[in-house]
Formats: sequence, C-alpha cells, structure tokens
Amino acid sequence: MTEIIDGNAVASEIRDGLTDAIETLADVGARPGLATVLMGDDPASQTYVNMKQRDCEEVGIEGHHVDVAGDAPADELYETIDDLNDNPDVHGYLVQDPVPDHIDYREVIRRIDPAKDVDGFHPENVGRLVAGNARFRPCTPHGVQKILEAYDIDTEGADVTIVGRSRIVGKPLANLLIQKAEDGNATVTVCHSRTDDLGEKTRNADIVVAAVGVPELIDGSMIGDNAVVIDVGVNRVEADTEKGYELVGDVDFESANERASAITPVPGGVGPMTRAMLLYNTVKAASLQEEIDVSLP
Ligand SMILES: Nc1nc2c(c(=O)[nH]1)N[C@@H](CN(C=O)c1ccc(C(=O)N[C@@H](CCC(=O)O)C(=O)O)cc1)CN2
Repeated sequence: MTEIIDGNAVASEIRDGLTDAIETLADVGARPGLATVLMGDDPASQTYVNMKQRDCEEVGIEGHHVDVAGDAPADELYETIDDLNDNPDVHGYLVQDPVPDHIDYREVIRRIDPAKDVDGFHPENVGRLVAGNARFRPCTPHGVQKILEAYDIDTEGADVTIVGRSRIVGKPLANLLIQKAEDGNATVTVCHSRTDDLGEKTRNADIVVAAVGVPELIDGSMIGDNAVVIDVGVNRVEADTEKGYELVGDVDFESANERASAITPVPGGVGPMTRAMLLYNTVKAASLQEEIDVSLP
C-alpha cells in the first residue's frame, strides 16, 4: 500500500515544536517578527502571503506586511527593503517571488540584510549553504528534508533524482542532500528541460523530487517500483470549480500512486512545509539577532 504523506501533519508538528523557542524569546521580551513583501497582485502570491501571515498569528510571531504596487519603480521596492533592514522589530522578511518583469529579483535579494533573509536566497546565505554551513536553509528544500525525516525515509546512499534546477528548490535541495550530514549522503541527479530521457533518470531513483512547475509532467511510467515521490509543484489549472481552478502537482498522482511506496499529495504535501520552515527560519533569525539560544524542532 502506498503511504500518502501528510504534509499538514508534519507542518503542525514543526509549528508545535517552535512554541518552546518562542516562549524562551518572550521571557527576555523578544517577539520574533516576520515581514512579507508583495509587489503586484499575482493571485497565487496573495494566497501564499495571507497564509504566511495567518501562520505567524497562530504561533505567536509578529506579522508585518507591505504591499508594493505592481507598476512602482524598483526604487520604491528598494526603499521598503532598506526600511525592513533597519526595523529592529522585523527579524526576518521575504519578497514574494515572482516580482513584476521590470524588477530584477537578483538585485532585490542582494539588498536584503543576509541576517534577515529567512528565504535563504541571499548570495551570502547560498554560499554558506553550499559550504555546508547553512544559516537559513531555504524553506521548501528544508521542508522536503523534514518530511523525509518524519517518515523515516533514509537518504543515506539513496539515489535521488530532482526534476528542476530552480534557485528556490532544485539547486539548494541537491546541495543539501549530497552533504555529509545526517539527512544527506544521497547520490543526486538533477534533471531539467534539456535532460535526455527524463523517464530513465526518474525510473532509476529511490526518491524522485518533482520541482519543475509543469502540471503532471511525471507519470507512473516514470516511477520505479516502491520509489518515494515528493511533489513540490503547486500548479493552478483551469477547472470547473467554485474558484475556477484546481491545484495539481508536477506528478500525475493517480498513476504515480500505483508505483510508489510513499507519495506527497497536492495540496497538503510540501506546500504547508514551505510555510512551516519559514516560521522556523524566523525564530532562528530572532534567536541569532537577540543572542538567545533556543532549541529548534
Ligand atoms: N519569496 C518566496 N517566494 C516563493 C517561494 C518561497 O519560498 N519564497 N515559494 C513559492 C511559493 N510558496 C511560498 O511562498 C508557497 C507555495 C505553496 C504553499 C502552500 O501552502 N500550498 C498549499 C495550497 C495553497 C493554496 O490553496 O493555493 C498546499 O500545497 O497544500 C505555500 C507557499 C514561490 N514563491
């Protein structure tokens, strides 16, 4: 029987596990603060920032939010970033991706104070991660690692195929999984749009991570018997529903489910973990800035 991985349950355990750290910080009068910045009105991004703000409220993190008009000049966004860098109540913040076309997201990231970069996207934090000394692991890759850990899925010596080479998921996850750490030691293949015979690479993997943003690209014929399937994709596909769309992953769940030993659903798989690990990074940022040791889940 295929195990359906419950990302909501693992995320809830992470949130519960942050309570002690948040109380330890409160004892010295420090309340972790997270700011979200949304430029433009992308509907999916609006949903994600709203969810992030709700998560903050639930665990006792102070949420701040800044909306920047989609047609505002880059300087307006940079001013917001400068303000957040200077705001002592904000221990961490993020600029929701994607940004409008006239904005260079790399330049935006470079302006974020690396100590407040709870997405882990700043070049300094990327360098630390690659060097095996991460300050903030990016939220989705860290969430994937926590899911594997929660379900006792050992990466030691495992062949992992990651489909997708994004800055947010594919590259950092590959880096983390090859490291000598407890939740690493895997042999990783990273596939992308120019990969020849993708099915061969995914079929030979013990763990397949789909993070490519193409709805249902990976089907059951591309999954080896008893492989673990981690679906990072959250794609909105037009459908005759109340909202006018439905959420589907990068994996064709029905057919992959027939081959896999364990699989993450969409929704309710990796998505909630991305949000939980953002709270984790925020608490870690607060603990580093306030110089208070806390224990993290
Ligand atoms: N600055 C960032 N931008 C983006 C990131 C990121 O980590 N930092 N990742 C993605 C989007 N993302 C986080 O912001 C994200 C994606 C999905 C979910 C989530 O909870 N999904 C739910 C379904 C939500 C829904 O109803 O639409 C699920 O899968 O169950 C949270 C965060 C790109 N941008």
